[in-house]
Amino acid sequence: MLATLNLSFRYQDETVLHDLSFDFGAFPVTGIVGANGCGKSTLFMNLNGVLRPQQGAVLWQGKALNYSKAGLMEHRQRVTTVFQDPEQQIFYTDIDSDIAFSLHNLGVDEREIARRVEQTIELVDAGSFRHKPIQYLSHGQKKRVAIAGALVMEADYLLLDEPTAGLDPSGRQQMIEIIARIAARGKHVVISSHDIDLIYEVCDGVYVLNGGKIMAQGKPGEVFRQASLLREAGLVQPWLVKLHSELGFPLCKTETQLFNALREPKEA
Ligand SMILES: Nc1ncnc2c1ncn2[C@@H]1O[C@H](COP(=O)(O)OP(=O)(O)OP(=O)(O)O)[C@@H](O)[C@H]1O
Repeated sequence: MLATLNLSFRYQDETVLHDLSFDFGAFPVTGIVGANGCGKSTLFMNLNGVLRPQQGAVLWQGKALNYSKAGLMEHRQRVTTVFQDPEQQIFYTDIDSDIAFSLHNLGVDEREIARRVEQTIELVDAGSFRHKPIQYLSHGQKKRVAIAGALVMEADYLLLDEPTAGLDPSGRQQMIEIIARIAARGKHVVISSHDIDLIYEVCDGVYVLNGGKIMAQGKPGEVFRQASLLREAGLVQPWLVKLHSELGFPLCKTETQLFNALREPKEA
């Protein structure tokens, strides 16, 4: 289980994360929302051990993270991160080699590598462009290759930083399906995003960060109903929650659910 306990982090003399305790094991998919500069990326870099908190700790199964080279290597097999910009994580020109890169580094058996690459390509729907050179892929396709490169590690936790940034509506929808598929395989996903509608739709639990502090936490439907709290954090309500709060529409998780709920009385 991935968690933090009273974690504080500062860059030089500016404290950007204040006394944060998260339990990322509580929900299959956890969302972190907050305005620009509230500390989301810094938090992710603490969670994967790139940065080390000056106070408090990142916990794995209740134990503080071990920052030795071997400790971090072990941690990154349990917690993998996909950054916002896929270019940061793509090293090869062909997809299969790129996805297999970390497994080769770990000395995993070739047959096992082939099995895992096959499985992750299927999971992220990359089959149709698998044989294209990576430099010819679209941004959304590169994002899926970067996710496959993380999933191939079969880590328990996947941290996704802005998974829908730069995606068109169908790419965004595909990303929603990929996240659901990953969660259905029993993995935990932590998503940081400005896409409040995405967080509302795919997350089972959310944390609202404001100025590096946890301002609210809980189930998305409950947290996002608090319009004034969201405004204070520099956020807006997801459109489905707004329809519920302002116009009394049924509170639905997805557009399809809402349309079905609105059609039902007429069909009866
Ligand atoms: N390397 C750094 N050195 C000093 N300050 C930094 C550094 N990186 C980030 N900061 C500061 O830390 C604070 C949190 O930044 P961070 O990038 O974690 O926020 P964020 O929530 O991810 O923002 P965004 O939504 O814009 O991506 C900001 O005030 C930022 O200016």
